[in-house]
Amino acid sequence: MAAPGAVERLSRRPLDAVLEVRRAVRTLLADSACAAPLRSGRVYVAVSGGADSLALAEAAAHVGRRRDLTVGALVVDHGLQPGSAEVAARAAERARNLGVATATVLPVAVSGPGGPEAAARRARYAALRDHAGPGSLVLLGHTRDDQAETVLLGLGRGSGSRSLAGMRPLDPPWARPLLDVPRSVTSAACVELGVSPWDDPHNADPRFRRVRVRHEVLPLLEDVLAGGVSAALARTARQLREDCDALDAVAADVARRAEVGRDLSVAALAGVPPAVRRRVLRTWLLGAGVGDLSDAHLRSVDALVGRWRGQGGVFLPGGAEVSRAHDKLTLNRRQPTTRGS
Ligand SMILES: Nc1ncnc2c1ncn2[C@@H]1O[C@H](COP(=O)(O)OP(=O)(O)OP(=O)(O)O)[C@@H](O)[C@H]1O
Repeated sequence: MAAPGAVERLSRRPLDAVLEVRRAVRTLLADSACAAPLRSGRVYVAVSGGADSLALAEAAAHVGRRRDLTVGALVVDHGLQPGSAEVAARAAERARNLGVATATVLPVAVSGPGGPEAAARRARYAALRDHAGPGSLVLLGHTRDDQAETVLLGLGRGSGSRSLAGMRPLDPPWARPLLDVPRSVTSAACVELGVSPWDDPHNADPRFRRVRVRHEVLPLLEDVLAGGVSAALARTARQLREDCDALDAVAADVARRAEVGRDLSVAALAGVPPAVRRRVLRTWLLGAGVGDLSDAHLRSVDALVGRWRGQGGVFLPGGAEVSRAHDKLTLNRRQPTTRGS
């Protein structure tokens, strides 16, 4: 039986896939939000050595040359496996061979909470951002399939619409030109370019939920729902993102009217739909430095808006508490207690 994507690949003319990836890069860079970073001349492509980022590196270098832009490749070495430095050096060399002007390996120290995968992601994004510097653009190789997996994983966690909206194509310094390009196209592009991508062993490890979604859940959905599922999920993400952005804009407007110094006016929230109200509360609390807010936290704070008196406050992460006094919500913070005192 032909491998998935093989028929699609056979029907392509040579270089079709390369042209499709280049087109995606050109389209995103034409967005007005890219104008300033492009003028700064600091444009990078983050390269892991996999098919997606190698195809992206070639396309970015090609489009860059046409626009007199110097594009550099950045390869992060997480140092988590023996031989990782060689893998990173090979990725940098392949990127150079594909036309980027410079290729820099960034060794990082991976530590901190949340397991090695989360810590590696944090360290990677911090290193890329620091090296690229303010006003820069860093292109990432996330594809349409990555977006579909992100949406499904979010659904499984019971996430809200913000998370189901997936990754943004443009969120400077990050740019993801391939969110509408299937992974089969980046693989085909590498074949057309004659480059052999690095196959990250993690991508086949079924202990990772994302790997099982990729290899088991999505193919099953494609089968049951008669194809086009990844494209449909990516489309859904885009629609949700537009909806979320619209709600956020309304919420920002309400927040301006509702914020009274450190407090929030309950009267200004009267008649505001719950989805907008919770966004206002989230913005207010995040702005005051309260992190790790769950939907349940926001719903509890929101319930204070509909109450009047005789109710206790709502406790939030980091020792924060929101209480209602007449027509205001007030944020208080408990003093951190010193162990043993
Ligand atoms: N070690 C790394 N160094 C630089 N960039 C990276 C690294 N790992 C991931 N990235 C960037 O993040 C994007 C998404 O990462 P992810 O881990 O989902 O992809 P991958 O399967 O490892 O590699 P690829 O997307 O290149 O096939 C990559 O396409 C690349 O742009």
